[in-house]
Amino acid sequence: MSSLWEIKNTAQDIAEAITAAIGIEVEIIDDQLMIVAGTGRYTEKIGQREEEGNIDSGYIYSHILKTGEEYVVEDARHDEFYHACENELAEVCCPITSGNRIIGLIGLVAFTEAQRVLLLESQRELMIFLRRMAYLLSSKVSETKMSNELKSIIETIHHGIIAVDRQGFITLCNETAEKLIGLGRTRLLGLRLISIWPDSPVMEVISTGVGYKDREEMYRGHSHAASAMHFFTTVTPILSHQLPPDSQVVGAVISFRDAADVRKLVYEITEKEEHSSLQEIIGRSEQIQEVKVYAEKVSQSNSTILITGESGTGKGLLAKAIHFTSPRKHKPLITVNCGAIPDTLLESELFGYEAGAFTGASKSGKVGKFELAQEGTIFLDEIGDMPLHLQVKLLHVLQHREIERVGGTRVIPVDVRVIAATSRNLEKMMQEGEFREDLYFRLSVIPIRIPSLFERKEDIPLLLHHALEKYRRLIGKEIRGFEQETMELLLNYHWPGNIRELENAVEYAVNMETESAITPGSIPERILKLHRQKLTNATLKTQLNVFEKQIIERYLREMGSSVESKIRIARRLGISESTLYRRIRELGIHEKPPAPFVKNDK
Ligand SMILES: Nc1ncnc2c1ncn2[C@@H]1O[C@H](COP(=O)(O)OP(=O)(O)OP(=O)(O)O)[C@@H](O)[C@H]1O
Repeated sequence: MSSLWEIKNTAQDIAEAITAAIGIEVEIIDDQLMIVAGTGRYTEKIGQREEEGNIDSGYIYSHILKTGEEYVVEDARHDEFYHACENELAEVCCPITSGNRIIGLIGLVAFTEAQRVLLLESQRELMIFLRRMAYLLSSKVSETKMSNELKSIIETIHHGIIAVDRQGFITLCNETAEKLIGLGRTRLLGLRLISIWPDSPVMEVISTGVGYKDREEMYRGHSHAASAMHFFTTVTPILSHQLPPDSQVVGAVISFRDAADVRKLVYEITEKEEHSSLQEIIGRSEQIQEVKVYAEKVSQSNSTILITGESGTGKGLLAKAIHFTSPRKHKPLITVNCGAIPDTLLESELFGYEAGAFTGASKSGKVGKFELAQEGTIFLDEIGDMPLHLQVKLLHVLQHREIERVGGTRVIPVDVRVIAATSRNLEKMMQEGEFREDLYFRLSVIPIRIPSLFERKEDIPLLLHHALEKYRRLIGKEIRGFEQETMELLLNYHWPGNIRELENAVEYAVNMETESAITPGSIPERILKLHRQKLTNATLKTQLNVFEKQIIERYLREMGSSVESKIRIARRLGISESTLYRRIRELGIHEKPPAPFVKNDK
């Protein structure tokens, strides 16, 4: 639909005003030759297409719409362009333009001789008058267009928008504002803002003319609206003129976002953990299977969990898997490493702080990790490193499910599941007064202990292959497995750093290895050294046997294990074939060439 239709009432008012002033009939046509407004005989033609109207015809209106020229028809019956059909005698036409576009025209039409004389005698003045009317119409079109665009922008925006007048009465609001406040537009418009947000500084902004940006505000407990409103609010004064000295504050625009949405955004951008599941916890041992079954069960409740185990046993991995198995899986999982944050910062990191709480604090305050974890899970890693004064605060949170920000007085309810973990011996710490007993019992409602790798050696091959697969792909090497000897060496290592150390060792080996299977020479020196030490402490006979075994295995691998190969190997080693066969048997060497240790199943 042409833009003139959006202001058809104004167009009709103008048409009638012109006729009332000069006594000549008026029609206002859009760019499709449709009559938008008119007086006299045109009144009943509103909404119809101009007769003979066709934009490509030679018809005068088409000509004006194409060229944007003003036109005066002095003698309609003899005009080469004019096709008089209603006894028109003369006409003055003026295009209506909006920017570079011609959006319609106004025509003054004479049907009597007296009107014709008037038109022709005053054609200059009338044209100036029509130009002004056309300008008025096009301004109205632009204004309406802009206002419609603004309206849709305001409605599509995800922020709540409210405008208030100088007295603080609400004059405009968008749909998001209705939702966030919990009141419909009909109730909001005309209300004083302070009747729904009692402490809002908006009147101060209006009196000082100084707005503010993204300030955290919390409103609650008034009669009209939702019970708790927690927003980040920006208030901008509205000025009557953009430039002094005439500019005066005539109101304010308030744009606000729900704090929960802001938290969600912060989580998505900065904290979002990759999804994880219990299946990712690898291990066939009975101990780890038990842990997984138990974790699955307890994931469904909200009770606090305390995971213990040596460093690198997978406490973090388990905490993550529990969260993503729990009903809170679509809500945030926030991890705080209590041991990695300086004591002085840990409190504000966990509980947040109010604006200006301490020197160096941000002006707008800070949301703490507990608040960020709302409705989700907080994983407090290295809980044994938490200083005693914070242990008291944490105990309070666990008991009352609420926090108070540093420097604040408000109490903020939190719905957060707590999973804590430590590699330290909390019982011993309690005895030494380093860990509060009451907190320990609150935390260990559900205790889970992850056994060290040394306690579940049968998981080592599986974990080694899992790590090999990961780093082989990452580094881009074709390594199929571990040589038998390497595997034995790794199986006999005690892995004090548990799975983390195992992963690091494999990453190192994949980087170093030039063969198609990991050889002992590629594994970290630390592990090899221990192996050598063990070997050095063994008897001469044992050491000789180990070396002899390695030599024969290497020959079998390189030359093959067929009867002919064995004849050749014996010859090369300077021993008889029967000695070779005997030593293969005695040293437990596989008849087949000792293929690299390749993963078979999980
Ligand atoms: N059972 C497992 N299966 C597969 N990977 C594991 C397993 N356990 C641990 N890992 C991996 O080992 C590494 C160390 O795990 P994680 O950080 O969870 O250990 P942690 O016990 O929390 O260590 P720390 O006490 O030092 O914080 C991670 O890369 C993790 O993915």
